[in-house]
Amino acid sequence: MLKLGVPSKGRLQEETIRWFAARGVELARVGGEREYRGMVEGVDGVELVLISAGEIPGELLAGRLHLGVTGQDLIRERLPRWQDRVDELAPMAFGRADLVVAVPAFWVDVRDMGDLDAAAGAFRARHGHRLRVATKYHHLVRSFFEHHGVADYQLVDSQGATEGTVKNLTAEAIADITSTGSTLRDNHLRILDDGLILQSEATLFLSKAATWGAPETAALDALRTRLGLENAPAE
Ligand SMILES: Nc1ncnc2c1ncn2[C@@H]1O[C@H](COP(=O)(O)OP(=O)(O)OP(=O)(O)O)[C@@H](O)[C@H]1O
Ligand SMILES: O=P(O)(O)OC[C@H]1O[C@H](OP(=O)(O)OP(=O)(O)O)[C@H](O)[C@@H]1O
Repeated sequence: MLKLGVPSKGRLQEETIRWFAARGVELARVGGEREYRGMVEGVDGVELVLISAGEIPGELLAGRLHLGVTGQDLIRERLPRWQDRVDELAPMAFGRADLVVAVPAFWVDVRDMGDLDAAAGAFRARHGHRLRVATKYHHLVRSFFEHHGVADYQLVDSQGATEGTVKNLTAEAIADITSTGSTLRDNHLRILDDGLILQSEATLFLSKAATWGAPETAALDALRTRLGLENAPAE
């Protein structure tokens, strides 16, 4: 069977179900609300696996899922050399969010990453420790800062309510996902002019590590036809 992983809850779940339904593929939970098994109607040979969006990258990497729906940000953060591990079969035009670097709005002299670099040096001289950047996107943030030549900082892990870390004095800057911008605004933070790390959207990914035997390949072909993805890259 071809295993298709879709978010079991959270913001991506409903829109994923709607996206497949709009293309004639019904994803349905088997049993009750808390049962994480499902059925795929409309294509033979596909088994539905309901799992958190954050776990789907790891399952694709391990080859336990053949296909999975999750955010591009989560794939890029969690899979080193992600292009070698998965193919992007279809961007889905929802779950859109930007991963950005933001600083306190009152830091009027810090407009871009170059200014942040200068501020980080001054911060260390004054406070005796490095400027702290709170995020859960450790890999993406490290490589973005490196790309901009900013080294004099430290990452602080924040798995939620990241924008609050500045007010709570556990960080001086943050890197997090924003969509409407209201959380940043409410917490008096401003995005740096060149602080866009990544634009993300929900995407249907294909695992290169999964076993692609004849039944799975046939199911993939049928699913692609149904979804109108015949021209997507081959696995
Ligand atoms: N406003 C937003 N805030 C956070 N993530 C968003 C937003 N809009 C879209 N996303 C995307 O949604 C995905 C995360 O979804 P969600 O928070 O439901 O998953 P999760 O991290 O697995 O959650 P949980 O751990 O609660 O299951 C990410 O790819 C993220 O880019
Ligand atoms: O730009 P906005 O529309 O305001 O959305 C951005 C916020 O939404 C997410 O938080 P989430 O709701 O996932 O809670 P979290 O802080 O626990 O991650 C994200 O981490 C931001 O905090």
